[in-house]
Amino acid sequence: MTALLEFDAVNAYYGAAHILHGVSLKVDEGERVAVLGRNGVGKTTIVNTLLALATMRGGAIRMRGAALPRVAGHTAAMHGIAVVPQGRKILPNLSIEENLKLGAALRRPGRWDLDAVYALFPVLRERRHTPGTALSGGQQQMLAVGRALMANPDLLILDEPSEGLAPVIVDELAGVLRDLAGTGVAILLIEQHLRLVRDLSERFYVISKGAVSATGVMKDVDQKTLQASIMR
Ligand SMILES: Nc1ncnc2c1ncn2[C@@H]1O[C@H](COP(=O)(O)OP(=O)(O)OP(=O)(O)O)[C@@H](O)[C@H]1O
Repeated sequence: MTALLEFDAVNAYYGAAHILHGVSLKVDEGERVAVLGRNGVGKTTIVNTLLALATMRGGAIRMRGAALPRVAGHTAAMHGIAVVPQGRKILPNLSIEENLKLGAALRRPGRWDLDAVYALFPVLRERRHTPGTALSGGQQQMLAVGRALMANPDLLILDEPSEGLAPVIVDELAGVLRDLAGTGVAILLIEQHLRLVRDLSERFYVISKGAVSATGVMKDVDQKTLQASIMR
């Protein structure tokens, strides 16, 4: 089967700094995959390479088997990829609804529009005219996910969505992401905490020092082993 997204022996750099060393990973259509690893091992650089924010020298990135032109964040949507960036990047001077509409700027046809996002996150509808930054951390994360969905992506990439959220909010987010996965969108979840990925992701890759150090099927690995391979 041709993967939806494939990294094939990707090497990536910031200037002269060699960050990713031959990273290979794939996400199939509708699949939920986790990329795990400690701070600073190169997880965000995987996204940045896709978005042409890091320089790729060697290797290939393919979408449904075709070389993916490395695309700026806003045009990634045209290729069916939406990114929920680390730190959420909610625009402070815009209302919730304006933030959501921004996600639709280059939208493809599909099920996600304002009404669908508001149905998923009713609190966003209630507060649609307030500035995005007036929301709690968990609500801002919902806004960031909603904004990404407005593009109707085939692949949703979330970079450390649980960062700064209370455990109960992380569990709520996990529920939403599980529901989303049921709609057929593939999810690549970048995390350093297992709480969110354990029962959401089907497969995982562990990154250490810019390379894949372990990979497997989530249900076949126990939590202790997985945690140990992240800390190694
Ligand atoms: N713009 C940049 N220029 C140079 N080096 C960078 C740049 N951004 C990140 N790095 C370095 O690249 C390495 C990988 O960083 P990256 O952000 O991919 O890690 P990460 O696994 O996502 O960690 P975190 O959880 O802290 O985001 C780190 O050593 C970091 O200091």
